[in-house]
Amino acid sequence: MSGNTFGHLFSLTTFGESHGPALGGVVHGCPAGLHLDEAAVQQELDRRRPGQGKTSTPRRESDKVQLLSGIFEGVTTGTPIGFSIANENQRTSDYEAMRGIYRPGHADFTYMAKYGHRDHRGGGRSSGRETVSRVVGGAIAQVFLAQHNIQAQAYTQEFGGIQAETIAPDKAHELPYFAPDPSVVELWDKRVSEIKKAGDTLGGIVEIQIHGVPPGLGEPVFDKLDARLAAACMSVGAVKSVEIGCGRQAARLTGSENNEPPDPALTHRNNAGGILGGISNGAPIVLRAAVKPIPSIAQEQEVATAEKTLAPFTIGGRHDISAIPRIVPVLKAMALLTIADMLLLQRSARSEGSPPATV
Ligand SMILES: Cc1cc2nc3c(=O)[nH]c(=O)nc-3n(C[C@H](O)[C@H](O)[C@H](O)COP(=O)(O)O)c2cc1C
Ligand SMILES: C=C(O[C@@H]1CC(C(=O)O)=C[C@@H](OP(=O)(O)O)[C@H]1O)C(=O)O
Repeated sequence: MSGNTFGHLFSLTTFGESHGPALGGVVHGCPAGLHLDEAAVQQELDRRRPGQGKTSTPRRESDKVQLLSGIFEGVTTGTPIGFSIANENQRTSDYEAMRGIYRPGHADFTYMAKYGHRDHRGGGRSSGRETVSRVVGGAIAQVFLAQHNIQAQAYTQEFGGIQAETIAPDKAHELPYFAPDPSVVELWDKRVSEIKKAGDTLGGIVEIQIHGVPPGLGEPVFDKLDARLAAACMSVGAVKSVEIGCGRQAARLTGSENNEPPDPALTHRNNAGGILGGISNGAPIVLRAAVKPIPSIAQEQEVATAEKTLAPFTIGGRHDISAIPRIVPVLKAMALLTIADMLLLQRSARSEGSPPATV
């Protein structure tokens, strides 16, 4: 698989840089006959769109998607679905002074180390803006999965070290998009104001829940469902760890505390997060992604230069205070793309007419 393509049977290829003319992608493998509502795709994009909210970069983009192929009279034709999103508000002058410096925490140095030539404007392809195409791919996967009664929700579970209450998987229908609890949001807003004043940035944790996944999805060894979901989320810039179910906490449990019977009624804690042996067990799939603080801070820092020196430098321009909450729809999209792919892989794993799995 090339570095620009995600998935095997239901796949997404993306292209584009943050300061080029456009970004976009191609979805392969989406079956024919699905009603693809452009407005629903746009709704997901609007959740990620920059220029709105207290933590967001002030860069204003309309992020209007143009669907280019694979859809006729609002219905998928089974052919590749191509799409593009224009860049409308680049301010390339912000990056002129950064041609020869490598921002700490960003991918400037590693892109140079890999390619020896890079588009330094806005981080080029390493920009968080690249995630716009993933949201379109996820919205298309969402339509396909809805036919199979599979849905995903994602929300901010922790921001700037302040936790919101975790939502129980059986309460998922009450799940709001970004934040479960208005009183916690007030604390979050206060933290943003403080950190902005200090010229600093914040990270957080996003929880993703996927409901309706039948037992049996996931390949037994390398393409385990948990491995694929983790890779999908880790492929998003700024994501530093992914845990499934009770995750890291499992290391501190005893076997008797950790074990649970197959339990579609969800009376147990779902320590396994809906996956055992790399294969879904029919319980909701629950995963969490930890997101680091935005590297481009407004404080003066010591930066490495192309001349192999260190120099004090203050990064200017328009940056997010946090990738949260804009990263929430991106992570949901990556989870949906993964499940869509695993569903198609599973179809090729069983003979026609073999009985469905039951718990
Ligand atoms: C939605 C989103 C928005 C982001 N916004 C910014 C930003 O405004 N400024 C910045 O320096 N990094 C931003 N980042 C983070 C960088 O893109 C990311 O740290 C960089 O690509 C390096 O990758 P790594 O952190 O995974 O090592 C953003 C990431 C995402 C996903
Ligand atoms: C534009 C978006 O986010 C950008 C992500 C980003 C980065 O370094 O990741 C840096 C900033 O880019 P610029 O300096 O060009 O404004 C953000 O605005 C977007 O998400 O659509």
